[in-house]
Amino acid sequence: MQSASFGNDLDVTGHQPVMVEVKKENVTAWGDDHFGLEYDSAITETSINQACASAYVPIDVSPDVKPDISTTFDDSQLHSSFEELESFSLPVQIFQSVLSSALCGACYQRSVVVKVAEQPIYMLYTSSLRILLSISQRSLATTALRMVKYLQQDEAVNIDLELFNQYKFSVDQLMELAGLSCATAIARCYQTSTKSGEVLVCCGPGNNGGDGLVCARHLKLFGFSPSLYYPKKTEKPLYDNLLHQCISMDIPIMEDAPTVDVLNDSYGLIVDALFGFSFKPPVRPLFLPILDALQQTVTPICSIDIPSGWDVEKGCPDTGGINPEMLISLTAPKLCAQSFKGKYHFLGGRFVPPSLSNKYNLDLPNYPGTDNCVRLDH
Ligand SMILES: NC(=O)C1=CN([C@@H]2O[C@H](COP(=O)(O)OP(=O)(O)OC[C@H]3O[C@@H](n4cnc5c(N)ncnc54)[C@H](OP(=O)(O)O)[C@@H]3O)[C@@H](O)[C@H]2O)[C@@H](O)CC1
Ligand SMILES: [K+]
Repeated sequence: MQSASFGNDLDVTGHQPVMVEVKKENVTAWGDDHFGLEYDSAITETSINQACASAYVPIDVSPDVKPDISTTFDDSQLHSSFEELESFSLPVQIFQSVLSSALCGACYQRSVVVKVAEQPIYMLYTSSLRILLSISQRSLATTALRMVKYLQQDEAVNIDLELFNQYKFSVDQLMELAGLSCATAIARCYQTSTKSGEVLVCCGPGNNGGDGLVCARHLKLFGFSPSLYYPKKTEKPLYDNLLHQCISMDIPIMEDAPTVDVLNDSYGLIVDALFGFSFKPPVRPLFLPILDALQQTVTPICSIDIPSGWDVEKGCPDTGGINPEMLISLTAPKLCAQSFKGKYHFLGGRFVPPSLSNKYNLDLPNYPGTDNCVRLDH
């Protein structure tokens, strides 16, 4: 992190910008099938680069070329860009998406200027494939990312009901989108080729479990080797069909609760789709062995929507409680997500109509481009 001025030519606002340089050594590839790049949060000190975490630039990065601000971002470029975008005044909460989209679009434009809440944010992209960002107020970005609303349990239930009753979505539709977004987020964080490709998906009896069944199927299509643990099958056509699809795709089903040793030795990742926002503690006996094993395992856990066994609002119980490495909140994070301390927090379930989002003041971050999941700051 360095402070720098763009020089007199760019000093149109009187702000002394802070410049963040994204360095090659801090950029990691997403995976074989992605030509994109992910910016590791380790490179950053502030949320500004967290905002980049879900952005990717569909090109390679040259390690050698030092960007030259004065030649790549001259006065005429600034003014044409600035005038073009001057009326483009954005609510702070959509900053993340703007930043991401601008980065993605940056290979076609040499410079982008975005105003957020009347504060200009300069973004500069050099043809030497290095990226520089500068913002006039770093705190704005931090605020933007913290504005996502955390839902109470009854709000999550009510939104769910409205989606079905007022908006006439079917469960199958939303579950497919939710499960697909979970598989996508997982594929962004874990490799298929190593042990993490062996994934145990633990499914509960409700819709959270249904998300898990969908996720398992998509993980298989993405090149992972998922297995299922599904101790309380729900006798409904939706679940019968989802299970049938998994079986038809040669996804094995484990009958007995796995021991900690099995979790540690045989799997690189565990997907926790046991309970979602309708969970009411305490955990009933059938699920105690698996939750016990999940508490003790060293294999990373990815929880869908809620870390199972956690109170939907209060978070991890005082004793016990699983400690997921990844959390994929669906629709909007629930209050318990505020105490999530793991490495990756994603938002998935990109299906909320804007009118519903407005009604509940969800302040959802915009998803970059056509992505179905977005990484959140935490
Ligand atoms: N619109 C959205 O946002 C969308 C949400 N989606 C997903 O739906 C999830 C919510 O699903 P949900 O409402 O079906 O409930 P969920 O949390 O899976 O669990 C209920 C089951 O668990 C059981 N159970 C409860 N407590 C228990 C205990 N202590 N110990 C043992 N069992 C217990 C309970 O049993 P019951 O009390 O009925 O006997 C019931 O069978 C949500 O988190 C998200 O993942 C997406 O699919 C699509 C769109
Ligand atoms: K869960």
